[in-house]
Amino acid sequence: MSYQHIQVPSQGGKVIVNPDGTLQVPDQVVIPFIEGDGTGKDIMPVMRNVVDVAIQKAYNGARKIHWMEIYAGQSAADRYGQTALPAETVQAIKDYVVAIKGPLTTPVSGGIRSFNVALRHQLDLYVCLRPVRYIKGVPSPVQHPERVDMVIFRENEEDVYAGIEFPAESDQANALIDFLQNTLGAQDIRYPKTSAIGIKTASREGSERLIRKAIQYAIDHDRSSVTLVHKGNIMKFTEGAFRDWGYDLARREFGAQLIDEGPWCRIKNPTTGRDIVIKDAIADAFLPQALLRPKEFDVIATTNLNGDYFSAAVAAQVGGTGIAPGANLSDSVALFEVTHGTAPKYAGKDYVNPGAAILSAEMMLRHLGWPEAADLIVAGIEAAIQDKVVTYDFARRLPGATQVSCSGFGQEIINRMPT
Ligand SMILES: NC(=O)C1=CN([C@@H]2O[C@H](COP(=O)(O)OP(=O)(O)OC[C@H]3O[C@@H](n4cnc5c(N)ncnc54)[C@H](OP(=O)(O)O)[C@@H]3O)[C@@H](O)[C@H]2O)C=CC1
Ligand SMILES: O=C(O)CCC(=O)C(=O)O
Ligand SMILES: [Mg+2]
Repeated sequence: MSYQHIQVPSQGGKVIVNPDGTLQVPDQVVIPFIEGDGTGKDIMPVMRNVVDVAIQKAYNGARKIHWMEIYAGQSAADRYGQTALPAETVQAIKDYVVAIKGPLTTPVSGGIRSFNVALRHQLDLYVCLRPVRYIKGVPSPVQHPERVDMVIFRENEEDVYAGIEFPAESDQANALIDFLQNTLGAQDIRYPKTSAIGIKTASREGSERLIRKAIQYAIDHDRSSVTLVHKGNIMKFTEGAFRDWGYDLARREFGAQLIDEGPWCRIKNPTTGRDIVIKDAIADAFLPQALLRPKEFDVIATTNLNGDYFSAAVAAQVGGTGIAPGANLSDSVALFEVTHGTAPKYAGKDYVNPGAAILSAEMMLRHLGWPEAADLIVAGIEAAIQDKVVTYDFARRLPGATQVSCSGFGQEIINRMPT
């Protein structure tokens, strides 16, 4: 396979997906990465360095990642002209199956649509998986951050997030408003002459496949509940249907039994025999409860926009998005990705926390079946934080901390990896 601008490393092979969905991972593996815009250029080299050292320490040279840079955002515009999400970038992720990316800039209001969202759509990465858990010693605004241990499954392709919208006073918006009012009888558009229109989609197939993954994750990881979070009292046929499809799926495919009169239900974990409760919460009740009684939430399954907000808000209880990792998953491809954005005011200053990128890579190592290297990374991060050697975001809330740079934090993690 040859590409226009992507240089394939001279050594290393591809991850291959077996017919049963498991992965064959060569010991010398090529992993594509997108550096990202803004602070992506600060955090991603630090992430690669930490990962390389962890793999070297864990496998003593028997395993190695051969990094292959692929381009999106500014790095693509520099090489491919106007095409900031080149087709060969998407193709390379398909070809190599497992990849990792830094954040990419999306302007507000006009301008280009999100390349982050475009990658999710073009690769059918329908699960956005964002685990939120406490690392001992991280400064937190809450009294018991150790009670936070949630795994958010966010639907990644539908909802208003898909960006089907038309500007106010455009021909398209006018035509749609006319259709809504005169054909469908929608009488509640407050200012029809000056309204922009956005479309919210929610499908049964899209909701079910996301909720199926969340329930299966709860079974595989012996978790105690899956909460379907929605705003179904107001958006009945989109958010409300997400909830109903979730309960139907739990009963139909996982044999869930109603608790009392329902709709809450429970599944017996076939491996551990423990109960997994399937329940739901309305979004504006979920957020304060997640803050006040986080132990009540374990695995969360939710719609796209909700999941975007929740994953950032819940992360704030355990240190903020600077340390919040994530993954975008299809049935075959995995694209690991930080939860935060490009933080442009800090770009190029070797300043921000590389923790989110490093923990995204830690998730990637587990996905590849290299848990020993992942464990070394976690041990290094935990030790650096407990020694209060941290980047600015933690230092400003941690009395007695020693503040280090982005690359400095990477080095402190490496220094503390067990031998
Ligand atoms: N998946 C992606 O690629 C994403 C891309 N984006 C894009 O990023 C751009 C900027 O978005 P913006 O809304 O400013 O959000 P950002 O997440 O980029 O930044 C918001 C704030 O979060 C904190 N923060 C972000 N990254 C770190 C880090 N690594 N370490 C410590 N703190 C951090 C900083 O807080 P403080 O000021 O308190 O120091 C920062 O000012 C936009 O174009 C947006 O579309 C946004 C989210 C995801
Ligand atoms: O695509 C973007 O610019 C923002 C995406 C985002 O905030 C997210 O997925 O969490
Ligand atoms: Mg976000």
